[in-house]
Amino acid sequence: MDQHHQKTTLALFCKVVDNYGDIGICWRLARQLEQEHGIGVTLWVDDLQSFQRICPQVATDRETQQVSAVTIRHWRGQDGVFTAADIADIVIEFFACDIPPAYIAAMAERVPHPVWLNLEGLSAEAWVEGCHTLPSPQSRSLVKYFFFPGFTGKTGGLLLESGLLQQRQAFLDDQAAMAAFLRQLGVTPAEMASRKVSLFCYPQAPVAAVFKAWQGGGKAIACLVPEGVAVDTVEAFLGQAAQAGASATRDALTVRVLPFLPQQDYDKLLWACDLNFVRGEDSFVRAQWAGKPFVWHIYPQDEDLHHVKLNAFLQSYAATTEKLAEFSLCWNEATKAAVDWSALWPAFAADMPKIAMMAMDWQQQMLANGDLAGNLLKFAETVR
Ligand SMILES: Cc1cn([C@H]2C[C@H](O)[C@@H](COP(=O)(O)OP(=O)(O)O[C@H]3O[C@@H](C)[C@H](O)[C@@H](O)[C@H]3O)O2)c(=O)[nH]c1=O
Repeated sequence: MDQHHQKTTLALFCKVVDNYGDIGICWRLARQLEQEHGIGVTLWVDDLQSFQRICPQVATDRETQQVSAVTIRHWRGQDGVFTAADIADIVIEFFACDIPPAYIAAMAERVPHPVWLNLEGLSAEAWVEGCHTLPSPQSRSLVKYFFFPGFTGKTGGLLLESGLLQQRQAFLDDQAAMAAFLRQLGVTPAEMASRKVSLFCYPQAPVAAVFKAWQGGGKAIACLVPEGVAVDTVEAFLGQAAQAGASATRDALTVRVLPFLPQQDYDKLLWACDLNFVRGEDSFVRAQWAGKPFVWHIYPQDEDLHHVKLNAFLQSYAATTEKLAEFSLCWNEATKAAVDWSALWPAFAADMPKIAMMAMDWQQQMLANGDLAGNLLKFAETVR
């Protein structure tokens, strides 16, 4: 790959299926490969609007642009002319997105062939270990390998930037920086002194019922909601449009709408809060690195397939913290029993110190698996 001591190149193809997770993961991986490993990364993405939401520096009207040293190309469909000289050393398709046929044809022309990986979605299910790094022979002697993120040493691990945990610790140790960060988002001193909860979930989460339990609870709660999340319930609570800056207090609960944050600021929000509600894949992983108690809203799938994935994760993550598992199942409507949130919430809250300790142990376990970008490059070396 590096015979001429040239920079290794990598093309990452990202199709935005919906929301922000697809581009969120690809952007994080692209930046890390470029910045920490000195790889020349080209990120092909079909939806620059979604990209701009998590990275405001991205222009939505450019065919090609550079952000944080990564080359970003607007992927406009399956047409296109490519020659072997256009092909990177490593080609990654995210989530089985179909890369353009002409690109694949040029891959076959290239000597040596590039390393071709399909980066899959995250799951704690046991079968993942057996499928991680499996080869899938393609036409014209090309081979594609499946690469799975995961929670064990027999998977690709989780995305983690090298300085992230130190940055987090420095932020937590610097009360003034943390207060300044929250203040700039409009959070008041009274809210800072409350139990701070960030809320990111899909529209079907039982937010209204949980708000009710928080409202009637003994301890003041400040629920910080990025714009666009749980809009109907937030508007019903606020009695006004859920725009950044809007807030209302009823009994023990204050709900405050935040601007949708750039990706790096979203990490700070997770670090600053006492409890984080996260969803999908990327915010779910970030919550694990935040080391704070979190509740995961899993991306819904047909035939409740996501409940299997949720249970697989809870079995390894929440095995020792019964209330976390119960709360998570109820939050995901993965239980048939009627839920008494006014009883479940205080029971969960009482368990939070234990859950927080467990979260730190989990972090150590995940660290031992190595990080996804590093694991991916090591694997690419073995098959090039
Ligand atoms: C709330 C918030 C999130 N973000 C970022 C964090 C993440 O990178 C991204 C959100 O991605 P996720 O947490 O993965 O949730 P998500 O629901 O947005 O995304 C995905 O979930 C996957 C399971 C699906 O496969 C995808 O198709 C996609 O739907 O948005 C910000 O940058 N600022 C914010 O204020």
